Amino acid sequence: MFEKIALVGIGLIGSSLARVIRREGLAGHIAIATRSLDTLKRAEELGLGSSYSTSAAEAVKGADLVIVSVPVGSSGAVAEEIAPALKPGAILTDVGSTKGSVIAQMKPHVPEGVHFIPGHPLAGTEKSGPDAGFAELFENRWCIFTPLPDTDPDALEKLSQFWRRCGSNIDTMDPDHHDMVLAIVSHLPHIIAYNIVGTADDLQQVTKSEVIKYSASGFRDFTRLAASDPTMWRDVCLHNKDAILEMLARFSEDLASLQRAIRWGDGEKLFDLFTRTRTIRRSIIDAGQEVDAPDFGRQVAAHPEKLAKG
Ligand SMILES: NC(=O)c1ccc[n+]([C@@H]2O[C@H](COP(=O)([O-])OP(=O)(O)OC[C@H]3O[C@@H](n4cnc5c(N)ncnc54)[C@H](O)[C@@H]3O)[C@@H](O)[C@H]2O)c1
Ligand SMILES: O=C(O)C(=O)C[C@]1(C(=O)O)C=C[C@@H](O)C=C1
Repeated sequence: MFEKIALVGIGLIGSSLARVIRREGLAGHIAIATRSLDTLKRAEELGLGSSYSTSAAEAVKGADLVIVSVPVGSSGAVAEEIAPALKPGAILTDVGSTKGSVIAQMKPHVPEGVHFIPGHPLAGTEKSGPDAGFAELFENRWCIFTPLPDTDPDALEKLSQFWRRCGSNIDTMDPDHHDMVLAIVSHLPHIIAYNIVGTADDLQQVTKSEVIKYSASGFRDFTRLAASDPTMWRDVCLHNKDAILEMLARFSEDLASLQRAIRWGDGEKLFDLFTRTRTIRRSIIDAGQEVDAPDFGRQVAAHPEKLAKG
């Protein structure tokens, strides 16, 4: 599909892309760039690319497609670094978990004649680094684009074809809408998981070793996300602040209402909520999480009152 693809950032997402690009033969040359020499060496040991550099500007030279897969807080610095080396007509995209902030950081640096198409594959795990990636990561997952008003439709179609070859389903959204949807379906679950593990860790009456020893499937299932990369999630929180705070406010109100129902012994209220949420959770699983999650998010964003009322 492309003569040369440059991957800037070779962690979970970048290395999964490298693996699927190679498996599907999507590029003649895969140039890999990352900031840390250790990570770069590891990528080379794993045979992820055709060339390796700690200079992103060097890697993107002559590339037809450039995919930036770094923590969202580094997007602007990377765009500034690579801008003078980008080939006219190249497609520049990213995979960042937030879109409004990435666009604000990257767009001002993008030279005339380069097609900048912000993107986000809704696929991942709690692991990070080049060893964590795998070629199947994007299969049957959504990849959301948040095109800009001047996005070239042909470039968008070419990038969509690329992601389809990686196994993904494509959707497009307005960046603000994306950030609100992801705040509830992805960012809040991570924040809540981090928080509950912190709460358990701070308990005076229960020791840390008891938390570890007696974590049956409830705590285990619920807290998988709390092992996710701290840099990535610090950046997500700082770069989707408004939407996350909005969803956290709603969440806190609903939690207070649940707390009240428990205090006053309102069994009917508890039963009704748990029945309603069980139906939603089952429909997510029955329909295949990958297909249903963005739809659920979109429904929530379109009708936020349903989040509280059902
Ligand atoms: N992990 C997920 O579940 C997931 C899912 C979808 C999207 N994303 C997004 O993908 C991006 C990458 O996440 P990841 O999970 O692959 O992270 P990761 O920690 O596994 O990898 C990040 C990579 O970026 C490199 N890097 C950091 N700063 C850099 C810089 N200034 N210049 C060049 N390289 C730099 C690191 O060395 C590393 O190779 C993030 O924006 C994240 O929000 C993550
Ligand atoms: O499954 C996980 O571990 C993830 O964190 C994946 C997940 C998500 O929340 O769904 C995380 C961040 C992304 O931007 C996209 C996907």
